Amino acid sequence: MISVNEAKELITKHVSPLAAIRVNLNQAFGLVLSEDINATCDIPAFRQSSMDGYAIKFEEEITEFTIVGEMAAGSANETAINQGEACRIFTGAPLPKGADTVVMQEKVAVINGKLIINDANLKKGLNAREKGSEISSGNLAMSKGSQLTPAAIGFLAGIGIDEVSVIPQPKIAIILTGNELQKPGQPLAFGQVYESNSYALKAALKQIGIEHIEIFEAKDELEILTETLELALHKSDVVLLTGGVSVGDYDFVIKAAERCGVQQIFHKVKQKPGKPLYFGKKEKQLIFGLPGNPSSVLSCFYNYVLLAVAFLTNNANKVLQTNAILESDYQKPTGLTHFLKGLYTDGSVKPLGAQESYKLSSFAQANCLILLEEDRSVFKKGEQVTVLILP
Ligand SMILES: Nc1nc2c(c(=O)[nH]1)N[C@H]1C(S)=C(S)[C@@H](COP(=O)(O)OP(=O)(O)OC[C@H]3O[C@@H](n4cnc5c(N)ncnc54)[C@H](O)[C@@H]3O)O[C@H]1N2
Ligand code: MOO
Repeated sequence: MISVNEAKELITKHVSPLAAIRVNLNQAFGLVLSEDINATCDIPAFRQSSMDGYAIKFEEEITEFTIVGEMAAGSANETAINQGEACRIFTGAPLPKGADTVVMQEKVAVINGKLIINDANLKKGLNAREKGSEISSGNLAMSKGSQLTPAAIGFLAGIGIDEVSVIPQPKIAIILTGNELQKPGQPLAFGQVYESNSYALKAALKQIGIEHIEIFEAKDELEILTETLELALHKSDVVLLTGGVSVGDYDFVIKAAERCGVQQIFHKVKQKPGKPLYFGKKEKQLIFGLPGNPSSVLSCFYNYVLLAVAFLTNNANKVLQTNAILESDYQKPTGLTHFLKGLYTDGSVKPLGAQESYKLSSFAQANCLILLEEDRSVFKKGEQVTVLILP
């Protein structure tokens, strides 16, 4: 069995970014750029007013101007003014030729077609945005590796870009194993359990922006599971299996993966929950065998699947790890790293009850996982522990 850190290192070593694709900017939110983007024109594309007022050619001594025309935003007529002349202008409109300054309309009086300026702070260039002052043609707008936040998308649209090359989100298949599973909403026969893993996983994937999710169900039979895994591998970048990864007579995930030509990277991690976790690779596709207990599934998702997706998408958007002060004593045997469901507030963390891996009630209240190291047993109130903040 390997340690938690060894498992994470193996994921880091074996996962590389997906091939880039070109998408419309409207499809690019949250993705990472796989190209440098240079501006193809100056922005603003012309000298532009930032206020409603009057455009003038600034002269130290002159405070009275003759109004000769008007420029509104979108105005296409290229007018010009001379010394001593002013042009009515509105925010976003091009300055007329010869103008270099805009006086706010609050700082003037207009008497008989004459503009009288009363602005002690007026200086040359005031309220005029220079051509290319946001970015000039040919200059780097955003570099490869940047994440496309709403502001980044707006910025690129604002410089005229409508298509970008990005690393896509992976396509995910979830395979549910287990003859005992029953859909929520249906009556529960003796021996059945409600299927909850696909619900939790779908929500967790949606939370990180993954939309392409396909669910498969497989009975506990090696042939059926092998066929299902084969199909899922054809259709996705990552396959998440839940259940069937332990040592029981009906646990066929390891054998089915072998039959599908998946290379095992690791099986079993010194951790609780999620000890029988499996990770394998077939060419560039990733296969996670998540131990079936609902809390093990989510704990492994946040610790390992999220990490793998971060590498696949070239995105640093991983689970945030930080330190916190433990609010109560906690004891565990040595030998396994424990991930406790916890509540993190203002630098302190409280372990919740119901830590067993078949229970989700405390996970449903938790906002973090508390990492208690493998080789330690006694954790005292007031000491510093590592926590993984959940997305
Ligand atoms: N002899 C041993 N037995 C077990 C060991 C071991 O080391 N030696 N490890 C235990 C640990 S730890 C875990 S975790 C489980 C993991 O087992 P599997 O991955 O094979 O999972 P299953 O046996 O198929 O299911 C476990 C549990 O989860 C329920 N389940 C499964 N799928 C779903 C679902 N989609 N929604 C809700 N609940 C689900 C299933 O009914 C079982 O109750 O193995 C231990 N055994
Ligand atoms: O590792 Mo299992 O998930 O503790 O029950």
